[in-house]
Amino acid sequence: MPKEATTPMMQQYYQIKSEYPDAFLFYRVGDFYELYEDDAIKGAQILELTLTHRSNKSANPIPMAGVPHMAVDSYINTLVEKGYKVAICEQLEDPKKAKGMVKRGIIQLVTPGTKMAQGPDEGQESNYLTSVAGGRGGYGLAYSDLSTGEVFATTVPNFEEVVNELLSLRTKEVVFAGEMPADERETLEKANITISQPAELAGQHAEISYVEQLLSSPLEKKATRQLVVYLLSTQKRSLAHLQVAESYEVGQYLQMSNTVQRNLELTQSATTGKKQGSLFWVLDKTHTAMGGRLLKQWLSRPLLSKEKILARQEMVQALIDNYFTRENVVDALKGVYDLERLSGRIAFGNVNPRELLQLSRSLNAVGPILDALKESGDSNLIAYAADIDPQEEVAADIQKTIVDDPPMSTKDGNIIREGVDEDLDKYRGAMNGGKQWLAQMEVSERQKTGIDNLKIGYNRVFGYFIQVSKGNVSKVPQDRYMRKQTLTNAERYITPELKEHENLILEAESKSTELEHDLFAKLRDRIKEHIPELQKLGRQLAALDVLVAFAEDAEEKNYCRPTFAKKQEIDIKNGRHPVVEAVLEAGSYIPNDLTMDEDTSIYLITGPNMSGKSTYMRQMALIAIMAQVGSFVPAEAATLPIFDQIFTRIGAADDLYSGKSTFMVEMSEANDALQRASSRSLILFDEIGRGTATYDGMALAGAIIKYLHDKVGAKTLFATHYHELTELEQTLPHLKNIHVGATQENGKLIFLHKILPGPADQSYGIHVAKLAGLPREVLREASKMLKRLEAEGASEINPVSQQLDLFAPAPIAEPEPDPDQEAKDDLLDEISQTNLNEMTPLEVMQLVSDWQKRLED
Ligand SMILES: Nc1ncnc2c1ncn2[C@@H]1O[C@H](COP(=O)(O)OP(=O)(O)OP(=O)(O)O)[C@@H](O)[C@H]1O
Repeated sequence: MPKEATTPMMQQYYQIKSEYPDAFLFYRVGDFYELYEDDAIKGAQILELTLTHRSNKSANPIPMAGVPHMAVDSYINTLVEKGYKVAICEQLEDPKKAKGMVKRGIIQLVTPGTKMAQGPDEGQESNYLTSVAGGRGGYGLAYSDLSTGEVFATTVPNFEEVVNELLSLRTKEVVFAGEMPADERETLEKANITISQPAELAGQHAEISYVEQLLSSPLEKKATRQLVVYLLSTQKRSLAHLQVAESYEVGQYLQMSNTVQRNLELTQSATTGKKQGSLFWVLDKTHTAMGGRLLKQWLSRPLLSKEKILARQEMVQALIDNYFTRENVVDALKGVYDLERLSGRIAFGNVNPRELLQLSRSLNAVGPILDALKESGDSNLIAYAADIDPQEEVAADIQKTIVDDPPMSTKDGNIIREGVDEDLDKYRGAMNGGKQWLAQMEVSERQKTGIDNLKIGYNRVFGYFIQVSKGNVSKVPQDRYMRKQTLTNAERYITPELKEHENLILEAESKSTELEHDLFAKLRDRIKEHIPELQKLGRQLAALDVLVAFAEDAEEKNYCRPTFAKKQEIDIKNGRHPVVEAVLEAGSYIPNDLTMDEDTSIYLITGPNMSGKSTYMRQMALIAIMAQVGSFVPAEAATLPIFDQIFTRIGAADDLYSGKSTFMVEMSEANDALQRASSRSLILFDEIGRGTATYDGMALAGAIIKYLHDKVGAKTLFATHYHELTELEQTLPHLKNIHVGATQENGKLIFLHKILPGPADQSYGIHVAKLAGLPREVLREASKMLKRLEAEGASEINPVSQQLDLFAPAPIAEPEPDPDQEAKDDLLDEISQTNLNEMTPLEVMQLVSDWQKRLED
């Protein structure tokens, strides 16, 4: 509670602060925002501000820190980036006109999930605020990027999936009421996701019914309402740019968990977290920020509908075939600004005159795009153009109203063209007339006084003045001039006549800037009416931008158009890894085929370390993903099934968020695949079992392979160093061995990076260690030990084959009879033979309880 609410201002402060206990309160005082008490202490530390005190005289001075209002954005940004919230408290009336205490109030609560992009670097980033509502049937999820107003909604069955979605979306803030399971809460906190309570809001709000109009699921509606209410109550203004929520089913897209997306480095490198090194980096030839964001979205949600994929492919093909059309479209797209975010700023009320000009220029670029598409003669391109409305009236309205080179600010005038408004022209006439009068006065005063360097000037404090240099002061007519200010080299004077004209000029000026401000706001409101159309146009241009990028990629990087097989078969001719290819010297990537007929589900891949096993596996997944987003793929030819899900266990990329051990992560990822994959899925398993003792690991790997083979049937690439597993080919008909070739020349290992049939003949580990430069002594010792082990392995029973025999049809030895086991087997028989249909629920309960007793005995 307030230590010292002695002054009315501090009383007001404490009152407001009590409503925002979990936010930094930026309290506007004149040209500064001030922070007090704990906010000041903590804020000073984080923002590197000087900590001072209010009213030092008191025994308990209040800690205080301040930031200039001009620079406030960057301070707010820093705090919000760190996961804090900032409540901006403004003076709500002109302090000069206020009677008593200036009225203040919170105009916006900036939170991690509602922070809007600042710099141009953030153009390709989306910042999603996600709202989660639980209920019968799982969880409704709704999320929105406030800067673009897009809203999506979906339903997931359990909280684990909620977390997966939150991580995939890279949400910074989640709005959730109720108890969150402790594990999940911890995961979110580790991922730096702010958890916020839902807000409350009185009154009717058109945004809510508008956004939720197409939703049918009660859970999604609940989540969406909670989302919109939170946005309205933090932003404290109408949000006309919020779009109608688009509901989707997670199963509508190729499903990949957040970990899979990270492992495959779809939008960011797993090691650096940057764009460079990702698939997005290779494919992103988009020319607008909207296109970049959409491409990212597409990559994390590849399609399942063949029809939709083919529609995108058709467009890409058309844009490849019509080179000049594409060039013209690209030229025009370069002039298109971020329509989605401009629409957001218009709705938000913080758009500036220059941005409105950017909008009109963007709209002017649409005409040439449509012309280019229509002139191509291609039916797909023509159809695409036919659906686009270039919003010419909006462009015309802006150009008619705003001058060619307006300032950023709406407060200083010079925004509105001549001829737009009669009153404005009148005020401007008066201002110009007044200024001409001043110029004449300057000339005539020089003549009258004989002072050649007499000047008329202006400053904010004294208004207009006559300036005379020190040397000429004796010539000043004392009866007419009144001295106002003394400078080192000059004196400044005023006359009644001058002040009279000053009043006229200043009045005209202030009226004119006020009017310009109004006219600008009116223009903004007129455009606001068109926001849904502008947003639609933005989406259409973004999609075109991505499709053009795909066409450029295809042509430049020699990608081919994949076809989709009805059966579960893969036939890739000379496939390449798009990212590895891009970083290697041109032409040095060795392409590889991947042919898997309907009857083969597992490729067991062996080969030395560093030979290219991981690359080959990832290549498969990336080609599948590219194909399902509608892009062409890095291969000479490719026929693919449409995969429903992708699972991976690749390398040793630890789960950064969960805090689980490497082996635990490995097993949970394997489990995920075993439990959820279907025969239409793709699984990449790289060295499963490596994280534990050899035999343990090998046994697990073997068992997993057998399960996948017998029960799942998903297309699986399984790389392993357990050479012994290659024997499985003899017992598992749907499994085939392949290996990555390597040869030795003069004791040196040469990687061929070529996939060949059959198992690898040896494992070359020591050679790779040599490449890595390990001391010769270690290498010699390892070679000796290897020889010894190999010799022993040949003479004794090979424990590995023993392990593998666990999966062989017949056991090697009769096990000893075990009375316990026999009792259990009896019980199992009984369970399987019980006919539930003939029993009442009570009887079933009785029976189960009997079984439990027998088990305990
Ligand atoms: N097809 C290829 N053509 C050219 N270079 C390749 C090819 N495949 C892989 N490489 C190169 O070899 C390096 C190692 O490949 P990769 O990581 O796939 O090997 P690996 O067999 O999985 O190794 P490990 O078993 O140690 O994980 C890659 O970084 C890449 O530079």
